[in-house]
Amino acid sequence: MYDFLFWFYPWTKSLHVISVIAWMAGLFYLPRLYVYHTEQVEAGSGTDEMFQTMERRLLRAIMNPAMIATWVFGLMLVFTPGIVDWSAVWPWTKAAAVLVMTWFHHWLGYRRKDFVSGANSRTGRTFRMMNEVPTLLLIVIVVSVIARPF
Ligand code: HEM
Repeated sequence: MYDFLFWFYPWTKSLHVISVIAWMAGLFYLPRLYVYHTEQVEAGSGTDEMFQTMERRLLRAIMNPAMIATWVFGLMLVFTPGIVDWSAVWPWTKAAAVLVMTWFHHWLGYRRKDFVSGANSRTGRTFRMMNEVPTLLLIVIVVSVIARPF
């Protein structure tokens, strides 16, 4: 098993980064859709239905599979011999940021259900502010894993 992971390492890392890019695209775009959905769309209108379709497809067809693939390939990297030194700080800062990113993904999923049931109580301003969360986490993760200053 470890031999396979070692041999497959460059491919695992490539697939990890590809999945990360797809996941991040959704994490940036979905809160933007929520801003417009909240501020510009009347509940129960045809446009409301169209936004709900776009949000459902983005979450189910792109973001959920991309998050799962990121985790699967990320954990394969963790189990590849010699890749993660747990006595360093970077794996811990990265893990903390990744857990918050996963929480944020689920938070967006619950907010989608609010729109479906016509019970959204968040303002466009809240979604604008939450839109910054993935950017900040992305910076922490990439600096942790590449520059490794700590
Ligand atoms: C979901 C759980 C995740 C796990 C378990 C995980 C784990 C890992 C591990 C162990 C590496 C290998 C580091 C190396 O080869 O030295 C890695 C590489 C990388 N990860 Fe993740 N990761 C996860 C999520 C993410 C996320 C959310 C992002 C970006 C937002 C990300 C961005 C990267 C990048 C850019 C690399 C390549 C770094 C390089 O060039 O060496 N990862 N990941």
